[in-house]
Amino acid sequence: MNSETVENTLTIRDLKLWYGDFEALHGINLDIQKGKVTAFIGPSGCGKSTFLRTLNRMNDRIPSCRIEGKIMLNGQDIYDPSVDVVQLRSYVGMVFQKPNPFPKSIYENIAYAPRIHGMVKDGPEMDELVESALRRASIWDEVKDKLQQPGTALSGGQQQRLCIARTIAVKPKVILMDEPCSALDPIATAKIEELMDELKEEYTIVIVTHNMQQAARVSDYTAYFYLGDLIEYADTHTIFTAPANQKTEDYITGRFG
Ligand SMILES: Nc1ncnc2c1ncn2[C@@H]1O[C@H](COP(=O)(O)OP(=O)(O)OP(=O)(O)O)[C@@H](O)[C@H]1O
Repeated sequence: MNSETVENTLTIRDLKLWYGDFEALHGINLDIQKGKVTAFIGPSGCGKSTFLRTLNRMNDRIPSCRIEGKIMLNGQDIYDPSVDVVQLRSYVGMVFQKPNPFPKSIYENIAYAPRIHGMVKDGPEMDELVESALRRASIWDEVKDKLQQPGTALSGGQQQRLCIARTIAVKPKVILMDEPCSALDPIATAKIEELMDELKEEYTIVIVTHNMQQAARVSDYTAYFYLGDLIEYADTHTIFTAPANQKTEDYITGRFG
């Protein structure tokens, strides 16, 4: 996989996933649009996080997990045995529900992965990369005078923006966010939502959220999942104002879920 040729769009075809004997995803087909925010919504346990994790092979870590079908990133099957999973995860980065900075300084949280990937050398080049990632994640002004302090000493909302900066530092094409605001207060949530709006110019963003107002606010496209099926996928305005499927309507109007 060559970084020059990786496109931002993910194409998913007939994706099925099992945990042991339990089929958690029943054949998902979806095209994720480049440079847009796509939200996955649906009731608890319907497979949103499972599906999100297939997009950068996070499920590889679960021994009972098996998939069938295809996920293509710029036309290349990300499950092909020749794919370097570490490299894939730098193209398709992930931000988790609970902010999880490394137990290292703010600076090292950002510098660690670019160093491992051999992107830049330590010194002024690395300083520049660290600053630019922190600026892109709208946290530079808050941390520029304490780069050597532990990332874990920041507030929850700052930690989440630090984690977004860490993801950005390796220059991903796609950023996956699994309920990135569920551990944050409304002010920190608003900052992350604003940030998503800025970042989508450069990255393709996929977000799992339980918060339908959030999906309506931040996303361009919305996919509604129910019991391992993708029930409906459309532009967000359509999903929230004129869904085609009764199940979607029941969910978004609060009649169900
Ligand atoms: N590691 C695992 N092993 C076995 N089953 C799992 C595992 N992870 C998830 N599941 C099952 O797969 C189904 C989908 O779970 P998943 O967490 O993807 O749903 P979700 O829509 O993200 O839920 P939530 O909104 O509550 O986070 C559920 O039935 C869940 O119990």
